[in-house]
Amino acid sequence: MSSSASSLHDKLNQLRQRFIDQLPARLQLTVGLWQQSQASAEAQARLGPELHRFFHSLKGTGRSLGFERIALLAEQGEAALDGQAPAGQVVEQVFVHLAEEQQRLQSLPEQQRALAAMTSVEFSPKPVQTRSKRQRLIYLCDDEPDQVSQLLHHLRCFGHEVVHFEDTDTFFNAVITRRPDAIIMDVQFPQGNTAGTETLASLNKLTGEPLPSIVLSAHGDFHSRLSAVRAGCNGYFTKPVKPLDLMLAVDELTTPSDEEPLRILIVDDEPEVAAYHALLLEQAGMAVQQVNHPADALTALERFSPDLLLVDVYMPVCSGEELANIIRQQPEHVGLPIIYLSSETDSQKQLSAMTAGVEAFITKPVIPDELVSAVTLRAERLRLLRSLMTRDSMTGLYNHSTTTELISKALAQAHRDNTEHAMAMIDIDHFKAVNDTHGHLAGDQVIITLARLLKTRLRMSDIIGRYGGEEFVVLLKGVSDERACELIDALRHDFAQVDFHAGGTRFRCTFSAGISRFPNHPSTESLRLSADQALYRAKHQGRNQVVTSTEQDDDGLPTDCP
Ligand SMILES: Nc1nc2c(ncn2[C@@H]2O[C@H](COP(=O)(O)OP(=O)(O)OP(=O)(O)O)[C@@H](O)[C@H]2O)c(=O)[nH]1
Repeated sequence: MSSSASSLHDKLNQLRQRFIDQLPARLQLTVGLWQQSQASAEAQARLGPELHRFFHSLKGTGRSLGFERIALLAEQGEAALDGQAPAGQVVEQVFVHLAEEQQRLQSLPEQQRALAAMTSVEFSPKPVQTRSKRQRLIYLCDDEPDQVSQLLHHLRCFGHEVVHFEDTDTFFNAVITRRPDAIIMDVQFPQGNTAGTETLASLNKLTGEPLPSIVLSAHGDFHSRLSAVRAGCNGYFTKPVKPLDLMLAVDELTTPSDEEPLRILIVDDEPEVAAYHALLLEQAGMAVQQVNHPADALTALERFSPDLLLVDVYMPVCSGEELANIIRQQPEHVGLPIIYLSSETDSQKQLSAMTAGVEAFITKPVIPDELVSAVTLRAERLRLLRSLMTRDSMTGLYNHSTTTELISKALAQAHRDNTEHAMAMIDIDHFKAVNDTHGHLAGDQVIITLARLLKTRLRMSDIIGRYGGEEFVVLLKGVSDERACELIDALRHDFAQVDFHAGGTRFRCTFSAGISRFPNHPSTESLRLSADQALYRAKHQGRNQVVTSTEQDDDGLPTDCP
């Protein structure tokens, strides 16, 4: 079993243990209620729902945690209360059997309990998707000095760590020692015309796990391409290679999804069941928050902003259906996917529950993989919709309104935390001339490249937005304006070294930037205005430079970046 799977089982066993430990107290309480309920018809009517709830939730939790006998006994108790059997005798027997079962489980050695858990709850362990850094480790294996220096330059401009190898043997040994995120491999070496692809093929055979790789070849014929495909390569470039195209292909191949883990809110009055479902979803890489009281759901929705809500149908105070209706009354949550969880197997009742605009109904005990895929499918759909509304389609950066909104939120937080931030307004120089000379498509390529450069070089926590046509805004969190100036100036320098190609000509572009500082400018608007003034000055002074707006110069006299 993998370590993540074993840690899931460890956590699951802790949940099971807690459930068994707490069962005697719950039983004692319920037996007390039962005895009170026997005193009169009025007491029976008053306490009946609570007794019913006890059996119902015991059935659900017992089944979810793999205690099938407890679940069956609870089911008998529930049926007796529903009038399907002579209640008195059955319920009392159920209490006795439950107590016996609890004692039996408690007396089992820990390992045996763990074993029982493993057979009752099966799942496919999935790798936890951790957000990786945007900078990637690239191995470049090529013995042509001119090409190598060009490629190294471009790859490093985009912040990648690049290790260069001149021969396939050293490269081979390096991959075995430290796996890169991607490989760029020349095909031809002194020892053979296909030595590069052969090396990749033997590596893949040895490791059993092909690494993302791109091949550079002097030949574009069918057989050369076939040898690359057979070596498991993902890309094929014929020489002379345009470094920017290759760079973008590497980026495409290695950039991890930008997305935060899917955020799931679970509302279930049974803490163990909620914790169990949370464990399964967390194991699949999702961020999960649990709420045990329906009344807390609205606050949690506000604070956690989930991509999906998983609601237990049967809860005291308010049913899952009622909660779904309350949520749907609020315009901002109308599109939020809701999945019901219930031990209800009657399809008519399921259908009626679905009328509250609920997306799906999952029966407890859940099959872990089914739960994960049902949640993933629906939460990702909402993510996609949200992304269409908040992102610029050409660059994938935040659009104007979302950028402003996110910056305002970040500033409100910074006010509370007393932290400093810096804002940079970035504008491509003479962009109209780029379009006019090289065409609109080449212009788009420049915009996309700058967006990618910003994304790969800045931190994931920074807010990066496309503000207008060729204008970008960045909120660099927790950095001084001096540091922001250094960072943006390094980007400016590297962007100016990128070669663009259009219609047989090669050209380069530059940008100008203005920096302002929070809290000197406490609102989004004043921060933007100040950065804009500094940008104006950068343009005015000849472009291709970064100017920062300092405190004493805020009256319109920003200073140049050193
Ligand atoms: N290719 C392309 N061009 C765009 C896009 N959005 C805006 N533009 C063009 O960007 C140009 C911006 O030009 P200006 O604002 O005059 O400024 P500039 O030529 O960059 O000059 P300075 O900013 O003064 O250095 C306009 O010609 C717009 O048509 C886009 O998405 N793609």
